[in-house]
Amino acid sequence: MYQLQDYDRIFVFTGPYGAGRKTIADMVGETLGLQRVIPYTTRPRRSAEVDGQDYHFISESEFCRMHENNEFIETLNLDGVQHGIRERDIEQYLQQNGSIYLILNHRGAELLKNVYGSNLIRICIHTDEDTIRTRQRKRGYAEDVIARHLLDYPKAMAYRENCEHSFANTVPSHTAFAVAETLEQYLNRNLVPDIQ
Ligand SMILES: Nc1ncnc2c1ncn2[C@@H]1O[C@H](COP(=O)(O)OP(=O)(O)OP(=O)(O)O)[C@@H](O)[C@H]1O
Ligand SMILES: Nc1nc2c(ncn2[C@@H]2O[C@H](COP(=O)(O)O)[C@@H](O)[C@H]2O)c(=O)[nH]1
Repeated sequence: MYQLQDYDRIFVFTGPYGAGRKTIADMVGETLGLQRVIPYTTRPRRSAEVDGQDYHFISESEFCRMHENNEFIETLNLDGVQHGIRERDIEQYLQQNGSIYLILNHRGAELLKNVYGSNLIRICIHTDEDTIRTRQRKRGYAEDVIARHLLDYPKAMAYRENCEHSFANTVPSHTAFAVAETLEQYLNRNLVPDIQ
């Protein structure tokens, strides 16, 4: 089993569905050179998604097999679709990169916080319900799907109090800049070259 190092950093982007967590997380991840832990899912791939990049798209039976093998540290059933994070991926990515990020709902964030303690930093990305509704409609989501996602809104917002950091997602570039500036402080990087 991987021995967690003091300098390992696990950034978890959480908050309400549709608030822009993935958008901001990926912008920050690219800016800071963080590696994203890709979840496994049984839902069909959307046209713009790439297997192994957005998700590992797997069958129900493969998901069950991995679940029975205790490969997942955490799973989520959303709208009848199974999502899961493989523990070995977290360990491998930490070993390779030292700093990783995930996008999880509040339950997943809490569960992983209990496992990884102070190595894990939770960032809540949020906005108001009307803005989420508008963005999801623009994305082509059906009204019943939007309504189901918003059922979790109060709990996701309440969890903001537990997070180490919280940001309102207004303009993506502004939000990503503010988040990156904050997270940079957690990274143990010697950016100033030694002058002999
Ligand atoms: N600040 C913003 N202003 C306008 N649109 C945004 C902003 N941030 C994200 N979006 C858009 O909102 C939609 C949801 O964003 P995103 O997928 O990042 O959210 P999420 O919280 O990860 O939700 P989900 O789990 O539903 O994907 C996307 O279409 C994205 O382009
Ligand atoms: N707690 C977990 N949350 C997960 C996991 N994989 C994905 N997710 C979250 O669910 C939504 C799914 O939305 P979709 O539009 O991509 O279907 C996603 O935004 C993540 O926040 C997981 O393994 N555990």
